[in-house]
Amino acid sequence: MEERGGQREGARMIDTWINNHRQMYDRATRHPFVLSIRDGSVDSLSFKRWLGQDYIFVRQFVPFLASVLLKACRESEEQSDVEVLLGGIASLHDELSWFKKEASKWDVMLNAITPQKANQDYCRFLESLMLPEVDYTVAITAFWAIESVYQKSFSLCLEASSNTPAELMETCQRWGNDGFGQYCCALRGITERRLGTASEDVMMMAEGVFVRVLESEVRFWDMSYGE
Ligand SMILES: Cc1ncc(CN)c(N)n1
Repeated sequence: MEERGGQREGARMIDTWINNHRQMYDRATRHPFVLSIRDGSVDSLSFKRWLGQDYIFVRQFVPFLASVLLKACRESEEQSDVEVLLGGIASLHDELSWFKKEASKWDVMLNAITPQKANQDYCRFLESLMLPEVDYTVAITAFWAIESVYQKSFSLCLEASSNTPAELMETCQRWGNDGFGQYCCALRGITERRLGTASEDVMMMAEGVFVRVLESEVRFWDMSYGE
């Protein structure tokens, strides 16, 4: 039963973090840029800026996800964690192809784009989480938070009441769809389980990266407004 308690305790911990950081959480998951896609008022320049920067981010996300997989192989007590993470790596292959197709649709020259400061800072943060001394629990918490912010954000644009332009629907469906939602739930389940048996230090570090992800996502969305 202790294990069960662990999972429930981990779930309560995440709910507490979200409540304690509600304002930052809402700024990350209901950002004006995303709300402008949802209400159809987004201008194409902002969308193209976001698209180009996100391509650069996803390129850096690949080694980060590989590092989380390696930590899972070395530290996880649950074999199924590796299977969940492998699913994520497989979908990144398809995601990079999608970015190239979407970029050509919008005349965005992906190889001519330079990362803006918020993107550079976010990628440096991901690099720091790849270090071997960073605990698997801390890394999986960051990974779940990163994926969950996009899933919650873009699912807003798929709601019945949304006015998302047809040409942006594919982008919103990529991260807002139910399948990605279930994947984020699986990542949250892993995170809860690991938090349930984590030391006080690891719990504190995990909360720290949760907040740092929220801050990074807000700055990332802000980039769509230009430097
Ligand atoms: C900035 C950011 N955060 C999250 C995701 C979803 N992997 C993304 N593509 N870009």
